[in-house]
Amino acid sequence: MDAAIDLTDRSKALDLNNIRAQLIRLEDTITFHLIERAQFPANKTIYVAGGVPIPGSNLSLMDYLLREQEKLQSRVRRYESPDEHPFFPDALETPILEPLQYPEILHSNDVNENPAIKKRYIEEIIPSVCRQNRVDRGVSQENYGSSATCDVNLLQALSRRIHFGKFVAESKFQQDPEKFVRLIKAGDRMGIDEAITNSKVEELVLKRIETKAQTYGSDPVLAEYSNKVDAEAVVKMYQNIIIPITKVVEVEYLMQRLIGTQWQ
Ligand SMILES: O=C(O)C(=O)C[C@]1(C(=O)O)C=C[C@@H](O)C=C1
Repeated sequence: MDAAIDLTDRSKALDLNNIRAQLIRLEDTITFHLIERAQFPANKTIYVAGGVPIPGSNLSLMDYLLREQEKLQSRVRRYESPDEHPFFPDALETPILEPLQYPEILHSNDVNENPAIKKRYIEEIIPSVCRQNRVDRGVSQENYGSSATCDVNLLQALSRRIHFGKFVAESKFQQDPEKFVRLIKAGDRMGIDEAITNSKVEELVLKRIETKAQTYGSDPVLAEYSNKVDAEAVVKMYQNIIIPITKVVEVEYLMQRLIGTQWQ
């Protein structure tokens, strides 16, 4: 039940129960990374290009770390996997490992919502979970490197969670191709959005994430080390950012679903 989703097995990868189990697992990852990030102040400087001087680069410190991380991880095939999407596609290198054979699970598409994820992360998520620092330059406890390291982990987990929407969408498409073909052909994004929405599941996701943020943020022994992350902010992040962008991924994936098929 709790194993990672098997993307080499088409029927398992498109079983909605398996996909939702994976989304639930990623809630844990996201909550723990948020707890890590919330130890440090917002440190806005690390998101500004040139804010922290980097020899030979004019990227922000976070972008620099994210880009270098993606470059490195591309060498061990991270971005060959259909559930992974780079923030810096131009940085990717040829893997040093032999390619894995993934079966065709998803329809070919170029949906990548990472620019929106990163923007909302910096502008909304960070200010909602991290305390603001009054002066964030020259302070010895600035923790720029640690903060940016947490940011990379969080952005990668958020991106993975949100782009799992492609598997959800493919699974839903296969459950009722006729309905989706009609909506897609009509270019009816709102209709597609309605068709992929399951309000009951969304409610459950929000309830569960609130409990997780409260529980994982509490020390089991020492009450004074509790409230490590603002549970309300985590719920809002899911409600206003994660679920809505997951739905954008689902809709945009489906808009490309008929290209090159018998339905086109
Ligand atoms: O589980 C689904 O059916 C999804 O489409 C995923 C998700 C989510 O992001 O959690 C998104 C839309 C649905 O309304 C419910 C949940």
